[in-house]
Amino acid sequence: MANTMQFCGVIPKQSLHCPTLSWQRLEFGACVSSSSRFCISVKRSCRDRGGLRVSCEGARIDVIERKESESQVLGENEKQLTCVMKFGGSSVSSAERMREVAELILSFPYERPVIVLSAMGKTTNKLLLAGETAVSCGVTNVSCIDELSFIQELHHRTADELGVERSIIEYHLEQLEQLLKGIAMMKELTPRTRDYLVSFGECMSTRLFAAYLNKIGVKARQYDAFDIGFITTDDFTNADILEATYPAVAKRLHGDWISDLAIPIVTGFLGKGWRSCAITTLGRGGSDLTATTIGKALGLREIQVWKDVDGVLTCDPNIYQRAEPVPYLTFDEAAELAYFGAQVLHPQSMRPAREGDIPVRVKNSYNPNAPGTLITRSRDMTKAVLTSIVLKRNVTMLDIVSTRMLGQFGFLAKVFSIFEDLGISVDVVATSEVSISLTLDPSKLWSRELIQQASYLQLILSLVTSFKQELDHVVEELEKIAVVNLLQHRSIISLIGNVQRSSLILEKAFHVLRRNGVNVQMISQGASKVNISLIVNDSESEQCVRALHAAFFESDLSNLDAEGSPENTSASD
Ligand SMILES: Nc1ncnc2c1ncn2[C@@H]1O[C@H](COP(=O)(O)OP(=O)(O)O)[C@@H](O)[C@H]1O
Ligand SMILES: N[C@@H](CC(=O)OP(=O)(O)O)C(=O)O
Repeated sequence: MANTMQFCGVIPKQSLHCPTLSWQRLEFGACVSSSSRFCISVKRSCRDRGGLRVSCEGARIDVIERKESESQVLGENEKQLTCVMKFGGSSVSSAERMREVAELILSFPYERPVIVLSAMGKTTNKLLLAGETAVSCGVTNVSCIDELSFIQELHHRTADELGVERSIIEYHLEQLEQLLKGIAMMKELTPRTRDYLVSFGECMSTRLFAAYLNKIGVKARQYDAFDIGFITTDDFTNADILEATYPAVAKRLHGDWISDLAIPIVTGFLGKGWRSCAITTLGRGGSDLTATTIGKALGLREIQVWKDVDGVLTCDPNIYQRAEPVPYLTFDEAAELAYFGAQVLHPQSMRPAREGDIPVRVKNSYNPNAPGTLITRSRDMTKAVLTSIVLKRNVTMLDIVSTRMLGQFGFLAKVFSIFEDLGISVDVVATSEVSISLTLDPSKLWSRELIQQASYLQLILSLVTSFKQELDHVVEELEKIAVVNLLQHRSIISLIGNVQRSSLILEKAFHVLRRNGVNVQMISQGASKVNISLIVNDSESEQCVRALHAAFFESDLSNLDAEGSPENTSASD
């Protein structure tokens, strides 16, 4: 009943004896009442006739007095927020992009979305670099830090071009400069300060965007995630969201929405440590996780993550330009893909979506008509072989060999307790009677992207040094119980797909790798049954991905089923 409003209420005790309720001044579509409750749907045309009243013989009950606010005249269903739309840094990198994103949101008039935004463009990286520079540049030179000037200029220009007041972000820009002076004074940048530092990016992008929506007549309200119930562990730079977040966020966002219909614009990536009460971050790319957390908290119909690519692709387009969008994925496939290094999704982001069984749609904000990727609990796997190829570079592999392992119990437990004690996470594991091979998670190095950029030498050196120290420590501990061989500069190539067809996948993959002269150093098939991992040298890894992509996605797999491996399987871009 599109043209009706619904009202529900409690009938006061003194009226319970009424044999019938009589409805005055209303044209109503349907009425349901029990001894103490009623529910009516009223034709919309009634809404202009003043207060709505329900009366019965004994008493007159004011059900609802008409107020001017639109929220009062919408039906219950119309009051619900429907979806979450997350826009990453690439989607909101300039005033022009913000305008396009606003248009995009308004092009879905039937949606009542919660919007999650990341920092503009590369602001997070710039903030980190500004912090690193501040450590050694001296307090008097802070105002001249290039990255600070860049951030000030970008946000001022964006405010001007959007036609909103600079004052919206001025306080944050001043605070940012103060913080950098503090870092310069202390000559140190702790993880806690680092999180506070990067939070300025999301705090400013959301304020600018909300102000712009309000300026064009679309009511919007800005929220800092750390103020609305995003409660996390105190693991600065990589915090986990705690359960208490879900009811707290739902209460705040839903409560505000029903009392005043303003589109919520929420900072991605940020939370509040439950002990420290300080600002935390959810790990790089963490706004995806903010979006899925809100989706689960509010039980929304869909979570949309808007990127700068046509969805999740068959491999990283930076490695191979012929990568194609994957139309459907399961939560398990997407989680595995993200965990094994596909930058397109945050590794933890699928968890809330899977728990809430809420579909996630990955779309391109630069090309909204492209269908994107739909991620759901299950999908038709009958025709699926390989879904995507993921590369994780710069991985360290350990071969741990002990003849004492033969027939012994507890050896594996001893090895893994060493990793537990040192707080190091292990990615891929394979064991034989006398040896364990495993790879270590390189994500301890805070930002892969920063590490790849040689100009950020100082930051790289400090990260690499701390990682090396950790490795030395691991080897020292393991050598007490076994012979340890440390192999660096390795890559994990993860083949995500239908592991029910693992023999076919392996046959084809090994055929391709042999033709390319690549020797696989370790292989593992995860219990999740969607991933086969191969370890190769870093120097060969990109060539392997291109060749595998050509073989699996650019040649006809049906002839492989029938007659073995196809001939033309090597690829170049
Ligand atoms: N398998 C993949 N599918 C899609 N994009 C990928 C994949 N692997 C790596 N990427 C990279 O991820 C980028 C999108 O992720 P991200 O930078 O986090 O987006 P945003 O900042 O918009 O959230 C793409 O531009 C692409 O270069
Ligand atoms: N701004 C943060 C959080 C984030 O999610 O960013 P993006 O959505 O642009 O990947 C980062 O750069 O890590």
